[in-house]
Amino acid sequence: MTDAAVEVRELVVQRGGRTVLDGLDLTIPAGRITGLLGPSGCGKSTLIRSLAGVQVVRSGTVDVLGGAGGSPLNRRRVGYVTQASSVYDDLTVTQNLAYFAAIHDVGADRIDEVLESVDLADRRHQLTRDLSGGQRARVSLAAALLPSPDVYLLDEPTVGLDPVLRRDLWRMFAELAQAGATLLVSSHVMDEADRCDEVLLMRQGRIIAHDTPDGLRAATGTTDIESAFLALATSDEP
Ligand SMILES: Nc1ncnc2c1ncn2[C@@H]1O[C@H](COP(=O)(O)OP(=O)(O)OP(=O)(O)O)[C@@H](O)[C@H]1O
Repeated sequence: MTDAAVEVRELVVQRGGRTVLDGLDLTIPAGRITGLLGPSGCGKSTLIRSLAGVQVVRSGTVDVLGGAGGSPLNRRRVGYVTQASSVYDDLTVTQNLAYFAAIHDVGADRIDEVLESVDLADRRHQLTRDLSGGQRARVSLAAALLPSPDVYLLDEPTVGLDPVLRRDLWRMFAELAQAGATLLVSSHVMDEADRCDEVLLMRQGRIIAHDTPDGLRAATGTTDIESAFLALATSDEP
């Protein structure tokens, strides 16, 4: 049996006076890619923020690699990439990565490795503000890759990327998982489910299904995850 990398129990989060996560229970297995899929506003970013330890939670528990979300012990072991780019616009790509490498006490040779893996080696001397949105997102991802974390929390990492780059990134995620890393990857593009080992389907602050892509299709008698989601989301409607 695969060990759990993340355990969430009865998690309740309120934002702006509204309950955004409504008593979530979930377990994310280690060494696999788990997709977090659901419509805009369902709470994906809030859940990832809770796992990263940057979200005030009202009640419940969050355990990541045996520590609370955001525990100092996890600083190098958990890589979190936000939806918005989190690198410095007025630095070059390499300067950004050198800064994050220094924070994580990682050698400069690792910068070249991560630049290759996110396909930005030819942009290394460019100012980050002159990059496209997708390229900036990949600089943020590269910064998260530097310390080779055990768990990656990736909030919509493929948004705005062309199909070739999306495919390449998913290949990289698969390689990371094969090497033993745990990945939680959010997306509102349902067809990305098939890139994942397991899928958490989320709706209105609740997990409505947690299964393999094939398991979801079989359970709902559908052929694609979008239809599976619709079947599950409307099953309790009158
Ligand atoms: N800073 C905030 N203050 C108050 N409410 C917020 C805040 N940020 C998000 N929310 C609300 O929390 C709910 C969940 O938002 P969240 O960003 O987690 O959703 P999401 O599934 O990640 O959406 P998207 O796919 O559009 O990024 C939404 O109803 C949103 O309006």
